Amino acid sequence: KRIAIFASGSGSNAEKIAQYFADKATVDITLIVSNNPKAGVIERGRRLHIPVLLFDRTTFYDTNRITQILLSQPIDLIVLAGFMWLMPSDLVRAFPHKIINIHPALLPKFGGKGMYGHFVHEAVVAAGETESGITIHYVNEHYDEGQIIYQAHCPVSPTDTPEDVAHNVQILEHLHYPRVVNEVLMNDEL
Ligand SMILES: N[C@@H]1O[C@H](COP(=O)(O)O)[C@@H](O)[C@H]1O
Repeated sequence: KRIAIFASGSGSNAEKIAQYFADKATVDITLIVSNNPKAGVIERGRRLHIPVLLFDRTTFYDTNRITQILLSQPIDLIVLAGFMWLMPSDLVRAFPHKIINIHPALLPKFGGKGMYGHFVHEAVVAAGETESGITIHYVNEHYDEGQIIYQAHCPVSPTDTPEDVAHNVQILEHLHYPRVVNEVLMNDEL
């Protein structure tokens, strides 16, 4: 099976996923795709010997180049890990039920456009939530709306700062995302 990981930022989840599958001969992280020339994931890709493709907005949205490249591999599963752009509709159509994402909160709350990174954790603390967590879901053409595959929870205490919540949520991401990617891949729907 072949996986492509999309990331716009540091890439810590991309690295955890690559490490998880490093000793699994049946699964290959074939590509890392980014839209940010300064993304930390680029250096991680180099270190892990995974080819990295950079896209600008025009090539990503005004051509079907990304869809053609992924179909030509062929990629079995597209894994979003901190990728900030909406998926082009032709890509969503070409990969039905084959694109998943992780969101650092318990959807459907604290999701949608503009709800990413520290903004999410600030909103969770500001709302006085007593718990947060992660949501892994299928991707459609709308932010954070696809069918939920898995959620994990962590408590939020009244003294927690957004940074504390971000730290606890990242522990859940690194613990569960690789395992759930593997389960989705092994799920006989694919
Ligand atoms: N969608 C969100 O973007 C962040 C990516 O972090 P990293 O994998 O680049 O460290 C994670 O918090 C993920 O839930």
